Amino acid sequence: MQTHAPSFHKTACSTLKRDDRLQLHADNLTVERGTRTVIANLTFTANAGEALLLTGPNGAGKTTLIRTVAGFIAPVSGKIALKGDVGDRDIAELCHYVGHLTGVKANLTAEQNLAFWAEYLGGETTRAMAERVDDALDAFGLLGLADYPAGLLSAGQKRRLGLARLLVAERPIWLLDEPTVSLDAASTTLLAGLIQRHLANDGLVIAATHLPLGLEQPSYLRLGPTAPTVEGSAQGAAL
Ligand SMILES: Nc1ncnc2c1ncn2[C@@H]1O[C@H](COP(=O)(O)OP(=O)(O)OP(=O)(O)O)[C@@H](O)[C@H]1O
Repeated sequence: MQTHAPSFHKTACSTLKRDDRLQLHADNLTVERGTRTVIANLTFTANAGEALLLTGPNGAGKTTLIRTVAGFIAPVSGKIALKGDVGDRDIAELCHYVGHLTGVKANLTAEQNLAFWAEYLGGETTRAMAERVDDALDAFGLLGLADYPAGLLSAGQKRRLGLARLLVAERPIWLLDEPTVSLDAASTTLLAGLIQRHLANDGLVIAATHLPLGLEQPSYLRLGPTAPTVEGSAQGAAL
């Protein structure tokens, strides 16, 4: 996969014209899993600086929607478009996806795991890879476990390691599927702070969650067996 450091992060927010700011627009999305239509005719917009939280009961389609936005599932109809200062990069090059499975490689140490992600996702950056890895370990309280085999970490430590990849490569779109699962209260607060910082830097976050993440003024898109609750610019139905 070709990777680039997004120019988004190299440009001071205040110098970005309104039209240059990142926007993700999903238009009339219909998505099937197996033989079932899980999402039907869903339209929504997510903007730079905003967190859109996907809520709804088990099976409502939150993971399906996040994986569709990430490009892992092709919608049956409808499309997802990016606007703003993204050049010719597609969403795969602009997003971090942290899913249910932490993506942690058990036979590598915590540090090696992040070095892998830094190299895989990295592209150009103003900071050396080792520095990014150390800073990410530090931010998630994992410096003392840097040389520990990741397979031996606790569930919450593994989750923190999976999330630490958000910090080893700068990408404007964070797609997070139940990011607080297994996290203790302190780690949940820490994650909320990192998300707020990302939003303040004109990042865009879409997160599936059953719990409030402790964010300031998120937008909500509730998926469910009936038409989703519309807040802001979302409309359509998840079946
Ligand atoms: N690979 C698959 N093949 C067929 N059906 C699937 C597949 N993955 C998910 N589904 C179905 O799609 C529907 C939506 O699942 P999804 O995982 O998106 O829900 P969710 O809202 O994230 O649920 P939860 O809150 O339990 O995580 C469910 O009915 C599920 O059974």
